[in-house]
Amino acid sequence: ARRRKKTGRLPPGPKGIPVLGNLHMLGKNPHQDLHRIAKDHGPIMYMRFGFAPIIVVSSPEAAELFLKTHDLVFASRPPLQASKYLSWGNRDLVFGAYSPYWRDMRKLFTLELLSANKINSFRPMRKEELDLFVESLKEASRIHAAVDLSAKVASLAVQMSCRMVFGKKYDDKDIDERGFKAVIQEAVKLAALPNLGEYFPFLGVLDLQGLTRRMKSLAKVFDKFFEKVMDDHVQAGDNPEQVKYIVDTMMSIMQSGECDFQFDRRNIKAIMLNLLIGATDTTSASVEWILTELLRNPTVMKKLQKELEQVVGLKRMVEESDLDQLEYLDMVLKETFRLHPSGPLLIPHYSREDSKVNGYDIPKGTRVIINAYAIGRDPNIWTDPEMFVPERFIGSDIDFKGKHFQLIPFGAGRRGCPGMQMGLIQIRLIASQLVHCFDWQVTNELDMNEEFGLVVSRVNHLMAIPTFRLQI
Ligand code: HEM
Repeated sequence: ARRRKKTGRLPPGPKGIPVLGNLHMLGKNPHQDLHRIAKDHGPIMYMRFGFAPIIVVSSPEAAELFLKTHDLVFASRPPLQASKYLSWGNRDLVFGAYSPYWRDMRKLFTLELLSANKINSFRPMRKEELDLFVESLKEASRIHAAVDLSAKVASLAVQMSCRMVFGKKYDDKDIDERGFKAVIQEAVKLAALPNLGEYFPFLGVLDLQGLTRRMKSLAKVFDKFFEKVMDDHVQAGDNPEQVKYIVDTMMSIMQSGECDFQFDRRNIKAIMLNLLIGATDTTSASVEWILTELLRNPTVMKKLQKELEQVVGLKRMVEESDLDQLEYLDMVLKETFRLHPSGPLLIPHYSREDSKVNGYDIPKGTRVIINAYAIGRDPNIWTDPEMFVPERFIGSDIDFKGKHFQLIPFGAGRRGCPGMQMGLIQIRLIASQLVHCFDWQVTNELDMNEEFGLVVSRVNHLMAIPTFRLQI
């Protein structure tokens, strides 16, 4: 009875079993499992993973309570193993607990690293990379060869991120024999896999899954490479003509000594990793899902190509300045984010103090999982939620920028994605270019199997034959 008093009135949830709690209820795709379980227990659901208390949020109204009304209470992150080993001593932004340091870093991100001016200054770089990408697809078009679109888009996203962060291209072998894409994906995977050490503190030291070992070795790989990037920067010296890439900006902040908080090479390494991980997989997974849905829905594809013909015309490629006029593209994007938010469970939040939400008592130290995937498929909000119908957004003011809790692929509030503008430009640019420059013929079965991670991508790669359609 004493214990009950202490925990107060918790939200409803499925009964757990001893020790494991509810962990046994999760399979390979936790976002889908949690969606199903919430149908029986409601939009604010209590569970336990091992000894860790969890709240799962599955409706727009509930998401608004956690990300807006009580945002300040839930603006922290749980202590994740991944962040312990991959944050150079808790210096990162993504997994860092809510603290004065986190606030300073967040300010640095929005004002210096990802400001509208900065994003614009990378425009020529994006164009160069995109031109190369389209050239290689034209080559496939000439010989009528199928391309692995998933792999192609992923490596384009890697190139763009690398150039944005490091200021120049590095060879795959500069980081590791596995190459950038594989190394980044390993980091994303390690961050998302349920790590038993987090839920059963006494298991932590045993590292039964071997995750800690993998993280430590990955941390070494990144550390060595980032040191090289910074050394290269020092050697090259400042070039006033050149665009200031992220590494340049951060090195000058460090050298100026004018930062309000201690800022050294460790901070720079932590941020580089955040940006690399934040910008790469999210972009490529989103483009991959857009193309998947367009190929499954040929009338939507035709309609989008028609819009591109009208706005851009068949005599040239899409330019960034065209993007704002592409209204149908915007609806396609929303519809894709609704069904396939690239981070279906966002990134876990964590309560900083005891609180009362919707009449429930939520103790300090509770993990909060926002199921954006479930919200996007909620039949109380969306008619025919499983169908891909971009037209549902005609005349609707719903967008995905964190004000409408029906659609929150970027989260919302204090912890919402600071890279949204950057991500949107890349996604809209790559997706529209693929659709504008080519017709596509699918060569494998278009299944919709999802591979869970912090970012959810297709299990099976998207294979298709491009046919160049511009008249240039
Ligand atoms: C399709 C593109 C993207 C999507 C869907 C996306 C989604 C998200 C989501 C869901 C979160 C967590 C929100 C929460 O916890 O409530 C997040 C956080 C974050 N994203 Fe993105 N993101 C994208 C692109 C980017 C890009 C391009 C960057 C950087 C260049 C970036 C950097 C970050 C960072 C640093 C955080 C952590 C913020 C914090 O904890 O304070 N993201 N993103």
